[in-house]
Amino acid sequence: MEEVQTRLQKIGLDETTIKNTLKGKNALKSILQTLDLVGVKECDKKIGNLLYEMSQNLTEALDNRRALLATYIVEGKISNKLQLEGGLEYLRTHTHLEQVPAQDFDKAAGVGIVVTPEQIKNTVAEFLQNKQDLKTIRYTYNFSEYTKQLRTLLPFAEGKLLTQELNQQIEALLGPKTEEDLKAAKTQTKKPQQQQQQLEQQGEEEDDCKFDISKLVARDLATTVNSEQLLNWRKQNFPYEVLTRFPPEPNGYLHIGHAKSINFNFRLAQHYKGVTYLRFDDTNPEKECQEFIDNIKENLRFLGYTPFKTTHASDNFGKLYDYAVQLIQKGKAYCCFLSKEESSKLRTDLKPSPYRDTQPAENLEIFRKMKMGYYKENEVCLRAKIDPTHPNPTLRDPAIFRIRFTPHPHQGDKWCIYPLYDFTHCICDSIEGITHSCCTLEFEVRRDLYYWFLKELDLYRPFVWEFSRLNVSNTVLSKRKLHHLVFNNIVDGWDDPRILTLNGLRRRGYTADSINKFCDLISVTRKGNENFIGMHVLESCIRKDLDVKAPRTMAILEPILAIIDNVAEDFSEELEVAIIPRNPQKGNRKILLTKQIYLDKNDVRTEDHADFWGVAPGKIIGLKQCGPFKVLSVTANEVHLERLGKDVKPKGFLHWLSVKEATPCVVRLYDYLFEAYDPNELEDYIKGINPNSKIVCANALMHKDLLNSKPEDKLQFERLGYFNLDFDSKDGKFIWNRTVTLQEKDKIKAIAQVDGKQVQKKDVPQQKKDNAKKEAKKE
Ligand SMILES: NC(=O)CC[C@H](N)C(=O)O
Repeated sequence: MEEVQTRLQKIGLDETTIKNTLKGKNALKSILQTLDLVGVKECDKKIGNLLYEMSQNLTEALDNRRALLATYIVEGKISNKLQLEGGLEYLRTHTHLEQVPAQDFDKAAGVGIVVTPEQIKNTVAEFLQNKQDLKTIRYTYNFSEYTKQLRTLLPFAEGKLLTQELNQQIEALLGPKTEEDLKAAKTQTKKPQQQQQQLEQQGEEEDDCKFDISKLVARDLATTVNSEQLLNWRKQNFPYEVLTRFPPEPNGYLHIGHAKSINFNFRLAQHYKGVTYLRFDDTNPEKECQEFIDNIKENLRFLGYTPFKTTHASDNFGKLYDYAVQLIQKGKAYCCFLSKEESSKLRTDLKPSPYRDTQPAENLEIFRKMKMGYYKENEVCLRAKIDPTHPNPTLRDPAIFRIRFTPHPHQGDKWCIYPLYDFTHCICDSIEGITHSCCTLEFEVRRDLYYWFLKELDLYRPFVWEFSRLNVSNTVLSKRKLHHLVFNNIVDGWDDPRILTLNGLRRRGYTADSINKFCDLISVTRKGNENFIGMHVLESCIRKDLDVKAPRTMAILEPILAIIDNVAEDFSEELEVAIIPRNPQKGNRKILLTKQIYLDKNDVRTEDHADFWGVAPGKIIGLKQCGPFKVLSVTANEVHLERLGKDVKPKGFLHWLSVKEATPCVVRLYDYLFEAYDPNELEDYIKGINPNSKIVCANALMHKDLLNSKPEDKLQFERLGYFNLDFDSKDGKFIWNRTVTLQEKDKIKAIAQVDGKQVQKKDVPQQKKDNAKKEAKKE
């Protein structure tokens, strides 16, 4: 390890980076691989850091580009982060190329471009000369739009220098801000009352938002730039400078990854006093249904976000049809009668469709007939006429409308042709005036297509920004895998508390606060492909939240009777204890100590053991809230105790319930669904399943005070963890789901604690221990 550390020091990495790298297996492997590849033993700090940055951003798909990037860095052709990002983005969108054309790559990475302060000065001056209205609008000009446009002119200039220069020149031009200017700036930020109210509802006060629009930088800003005319159109129609959307397709349940996107979109807009739409991306009626639409709305409510508006892509089907007609008229779309197999073969062979040259008039006629239901499904589709040989497959004449005789959940049977995602998404973003269209990195390859449509149709262009997709350890999040788990009954439905769907999390007992906090904590970045987070991070969020919210009480998972021999038959003592010790305002609760009580079998052994501090013959034990006891005898079904004076100090305190106050309940103990830290890395992820992920204690007991509990009530059973009352609790049946153990380290104990089955510590699978250790260390 020391040797590795020295290697990293020699390339100039700072101590924190080195420390973090040594912790992560993959991070370390990647940088060492890069260094070996280019044979670098020692180098300048700048180069070392770039090599490091590059190595951390290499996804599997880009592994074969490592040598190329490393060489460019070592040779100084790529000498800053911006260039690296440019190069990486080019490679990410061109993974299909066997050979990377040097000319294109150099352009993307800005090789050989050095932007001097002089150049920046001149470019800004020229740029401002063209802003004729600046003298009239003065300081109300759109700063972010200006810098965005400038960046396209000088993509490799350092951003800070660029904005500095811009500010200086503007001040030189307009003079310092007058009182009028300050007033104008104030009225500009004043927003309609409705929006203000909404922001208040969303709890604006806690705006420690890390979302900074200037960090959302993409490479090809040229495509994002709008003409003055389009900007004016947007300005006239939308009073919000920042408008984002959360656009799920209603074809499944939302999961924690969607929560990340929801938080990002809503908070980004809130931070800039803008608003967010919920848009159903409902273009595929075969997979969508009302159940999912309702569920998505319900989940947003649960998380505490209120969309400013709820829209449906399908409400724009008419407009989308008209835009398709426009493309046909321009000769930029054609009707294609090839079968799916035929066209996919042509696309692979980079050959054009024989229908490519059909004249607009004929295409229009066919398209009209498609809409009338004249053709069968898959007999014909409408394609964009872009470039059948394009290196980016999404640009090889993609289909944009297809025939489906399936009624639509939102539109009924109005349509038998449906637009496809790529065509729909950009146009809906545009006509809704969305300013920032944020999506996960898998959509990066589709960005060129997004802008192609908007350019051809001369529509307003939102700024597209991709972020890495969330992945959490010991679980899976892909729709396909979740589907498999649900439909093969490996879990109990979409709201099984072991999966990270929002319904599952909620049923497990996760609060909206804890989920939002988690999203905040992990933040949003564009690094790598995936944002891989240990499950312990999520768990620590709910622990912190429930620690201050959950009332304390006791339950017994597997009861065994205990009799206190040295008290009278009718003995009873009322004990008063805090409901939430950290929060005395919540008051006290009363519990009764009686001659007969229940203990948990798991705490009881007929024979003592050196490392055991529970109930065994001859031992001194403590009972929570009521002091020390001596264990007189233990049989399989009964324990005899003697109450001792308070001056004896037992090693630990056990939970218990008076026979007079105990009432039956069911307790479900959940653990990670996957034993494997990253099941996605396994050849067959199902092999990573944890066979003990759900343990049902059917004969458990709870305190009778809980008979009034309602589903979703949360509490702490002392020593056992935090619990949530399951939705299935009715007709006097109470089912408590364990949300999380009290401490990370309890997880190992928890498995050893499988009620009467007496699973010993040595039975805990080794890998699990390793994982838990790994996790505990990280925390
Ligand atoms: N651009 C995007 O954000 C993609 C949204 C798409 N409807 C999805 O649910 O994945």
